Amino acid sequence: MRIGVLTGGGDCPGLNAVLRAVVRTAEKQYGSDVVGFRNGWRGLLDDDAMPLDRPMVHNLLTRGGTILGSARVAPEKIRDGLGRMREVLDAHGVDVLVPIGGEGTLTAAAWLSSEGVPVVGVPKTIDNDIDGTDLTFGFDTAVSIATDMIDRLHTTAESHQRVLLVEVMGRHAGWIALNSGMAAGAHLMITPEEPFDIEEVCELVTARFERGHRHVIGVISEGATPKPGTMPLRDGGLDEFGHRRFTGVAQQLGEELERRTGKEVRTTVLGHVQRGGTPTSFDRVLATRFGLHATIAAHEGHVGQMVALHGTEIALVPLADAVARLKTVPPSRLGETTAFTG
Ligand SMILES: Nc1ncnc2c1ncn2[C@@H]1O[C@H](COP(=O)(O)OP(=O)(O)OP(=O)(O)O)[C@@H](O)[C@H]1O
Ligand SMILES: O=P(O)(O)OC[C@H]1O[C@](O)(CO)[C@@H](O)[C@@H]1O
Ligand SMILES: [Mg+2]
Repeated sequence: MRIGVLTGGGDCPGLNAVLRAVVRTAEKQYGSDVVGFRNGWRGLLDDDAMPLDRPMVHNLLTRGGTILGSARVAPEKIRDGLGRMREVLDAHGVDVLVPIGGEGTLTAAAWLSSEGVPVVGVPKTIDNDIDGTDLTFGFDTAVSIATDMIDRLHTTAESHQRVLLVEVMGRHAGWIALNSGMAAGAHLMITPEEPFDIEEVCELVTARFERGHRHVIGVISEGATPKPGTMPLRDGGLDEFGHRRFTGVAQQLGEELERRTGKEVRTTVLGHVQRGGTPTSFDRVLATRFGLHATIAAHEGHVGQMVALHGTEIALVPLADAVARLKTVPPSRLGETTAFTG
């Protein structure tokens, strides 16, 4: 059998570990081989392929990023390119395609599957917002990095009696803000799931200083928004792929907070540092198990499926179900922060 692989969407630590696991499992367990397509779906549309064998995946377990490269391609090009993608897959003798990506890549994968292309999906994303799996790899690494950064901000904030706002990634879901905020003892967490009220944020900050505390740490997802009519947030429009362009919610909240409370505010935007570098041991293991089980699923004919973590076991879920909705932070999880914030 020949397996085709590609990595789509934003990169994340662990993608290379999946590639290594797919190649090793295919070669060692099945005597199969693997071909990689460069830069996500673009590699399939442009017939940009590279063979992947065991020497090629040496030392990949710990390496961040993806040796295949990743890219975003307008969804219309995917839909118009069905015939072309079939041709390229046939030309390379690919029996099953294993796309590794977030909800966008997997939506395209589910659609290809519905068109009869044999596909087994692997979920990745630091945002942890893919439904059907308890976790995605990349998330643990991003949370660890963010936690370390927030730990460091506590001391400098205290020295200057400042409010430190940290903006973390999380377009639609606040998992990184929730977990890094909880892990680092943040006093305030704002996620995209619950629009924030600037008045409440001001009250929290003022009350905390009045109680004699010397600093405030707030963690804010990049995709957070104010409650309508409470404070303005600049509109950045949409990018060429239809994604909302962010305009820096933490900076804007900080300016408003400083104006209203008179407290000194500083803002740190963590950005792509959360996605760079080596995966944590947890993500290395999860990525390896996803690659292993995706390859087994491909050989056993379980196509149209996505590998998923259920508890401690790796399961298969229909791709169409996994992409039907995003896994956002439920109110019950946000409620758990109440005892620790303020
Ligand atoms: N609805 C769709 N139909 C077909 N193809 C799509 C669709 N949505 C996304 N894609 C394809 O998948 C690619 C990756 O999607 P996207 O940029 O959202 O990244 P992702 O895989 O969701 O990862 P990330 O977590 O970084 O968002 C897109 O560039 C596009 O080519
Ligand atoms: O790398 P880009 O294209 O700026 O994308 C950033 C987005 O990708 C992610 O890192 C992963 O989905 C999001 O958290 C973030 O909004
Ligand atoms: Mg996406």
